[in-house]
Amino acid sequence: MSPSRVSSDYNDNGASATHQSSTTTTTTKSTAPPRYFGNPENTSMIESKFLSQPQDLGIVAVGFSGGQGKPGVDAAPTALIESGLLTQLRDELGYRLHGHDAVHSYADVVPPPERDQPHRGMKNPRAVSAVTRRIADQVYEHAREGRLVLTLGGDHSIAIGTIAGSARATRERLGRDIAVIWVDAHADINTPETSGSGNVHGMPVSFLTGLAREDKEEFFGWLTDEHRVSVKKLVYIGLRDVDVGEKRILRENGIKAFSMFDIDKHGIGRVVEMALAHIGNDTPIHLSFDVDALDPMWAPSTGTPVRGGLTLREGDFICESVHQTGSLVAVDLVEVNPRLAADTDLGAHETVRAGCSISDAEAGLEPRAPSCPEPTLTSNTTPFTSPCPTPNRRSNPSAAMASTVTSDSLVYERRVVERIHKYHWPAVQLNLWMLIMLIASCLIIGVFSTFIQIQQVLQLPIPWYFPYYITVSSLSVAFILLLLWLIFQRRLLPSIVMIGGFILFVLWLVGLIVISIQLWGPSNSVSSSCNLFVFGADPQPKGQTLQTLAWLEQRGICQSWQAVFAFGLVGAIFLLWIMVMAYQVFADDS
Ligand SMILES: NC(=[NH2+])NCCC[C@H](N)C(=O)O
Repeated sequence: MSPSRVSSDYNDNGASATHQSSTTTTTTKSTAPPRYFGNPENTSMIESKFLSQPQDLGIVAVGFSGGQGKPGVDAAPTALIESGLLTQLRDELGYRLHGHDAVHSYADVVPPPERDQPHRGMKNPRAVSAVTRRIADQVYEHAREGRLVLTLGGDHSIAIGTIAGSARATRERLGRDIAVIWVDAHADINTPETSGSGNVHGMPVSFLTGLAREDKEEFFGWLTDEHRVSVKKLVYIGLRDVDVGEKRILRENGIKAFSMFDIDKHGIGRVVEMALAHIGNDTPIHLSFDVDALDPMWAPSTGTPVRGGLTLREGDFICESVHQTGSLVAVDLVEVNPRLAADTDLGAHETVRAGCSISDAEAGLEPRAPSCPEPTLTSNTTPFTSPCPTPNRRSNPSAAMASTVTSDSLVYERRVVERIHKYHWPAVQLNLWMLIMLIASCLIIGVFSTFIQIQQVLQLPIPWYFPYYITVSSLSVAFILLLLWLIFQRRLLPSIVMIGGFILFVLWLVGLIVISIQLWGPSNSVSSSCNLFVFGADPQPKGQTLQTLAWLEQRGICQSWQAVFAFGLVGAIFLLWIMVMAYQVFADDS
């Protein structure tokens, strides 16, 4: 093995303070549970179910690209590390890092190309087999110590090694099988026979599940049952470019797969829930994240990009959710190729940043994409020239469509939509509100129209508040009709209700105050006149006389005043209520 040193700042200052040898760390093994990932003071306090040393992070940086044909993916670990990934995991999450001081090129086990002829159609079979075997040992060494293992690829063929290593260690340490969550645009489950490309990065899952087998040690014959995983404990998320042969394999083996269609249909939250439910909560999880699961808008620098992928946020969400289960035991981040799309400016930089964000989320840190620290530039790496990606480009569908993708596998184009708000109005209360407001408004309109007529007949001046209250009530009726129309259109927004409700409330309150003054005011109040001449009339007129008729008419007028006041009050209260209701509906949604 020929590890190359990484020229970033993560392995010098402070490393000795935080990086303890495995001898030191085993002494802390005896510390009693609960055991949190990283340092509980800086992390989300997620308790690990299966790691005995969850504050320790084993790093395997794999500078290998032989599982596919495009050079550059071997430069990813250096780019990710120089971008500050490990420094952040150490400094912000308090992980003690192990194995972080080298990016491995495995030059000692990779045979020269002329001695690595295709076998069963597989390209570079000896190299990939030897390298993944070595990776399996490296991951195993970390995992058997009870550490969380983070492998930075490399192409996805390296998962043969990472999963084999963590499956073996978990069986030995806990006597349990692991589950695998494979986040990827591709199923990578071709057998050598079904593969059209011969690239082993399209086959790791078939070797890991035993669907593809080989006796010869130099062609993955070293894989034994202790390295394998069950197809029942395998879940895919993000699929959108699955070969015909792979579809058959998935179907015949009943493998759980959530494609982009499922994510569009159910939303990422539900999909992750279903994926985790399939695995069950007492199974250690190995998360293998291929950066091409993300839409090329977020991660264009990858060997086999496919449009219509996950947003960066959805990718982070998957990682955060898996981390939160407490079952995570190992993570791979693969297929970042900083050399691809580097000339488009946005490409390499954004992909590396997306990779950082994904790894952070896996390790339990709030994703940092919008404020990723600027990477340190070194002469032999890809120049990162682009600015930080603008966080909100999901809201610009044309940006998603315009992403330059040089792939022959553009099979699925995902429409990128704005978030749709669903407001849940309490139907019964809303209907009751409209009914009562309608009754109040109509009553006031009716009473004051009658009063205006009476004034006219009596040739008396018409006070301003009669037409005023009629207008306010008519506005209220119009508002209710507007709400009905919006409900019918399914577009009733809380903001509309709150603004409309507030304006009417103010108008309504003015009317109510004026009516109160008329009713109980200091001079010639309606109430005192009514009490005196109508309700307190003594003797009360009886019989079919003009006087009786006048008394009845006056009593009607007095009762109308009382009704107007009562409904005016009810209206004002109900307008307050609708504002509160609208606010609650709004708050529930957000
Ligand atoms: N990890 C990946 N990017 N895999 C891409 C695989 C593409 C194709 N299905 C193949 O087998 O060649």
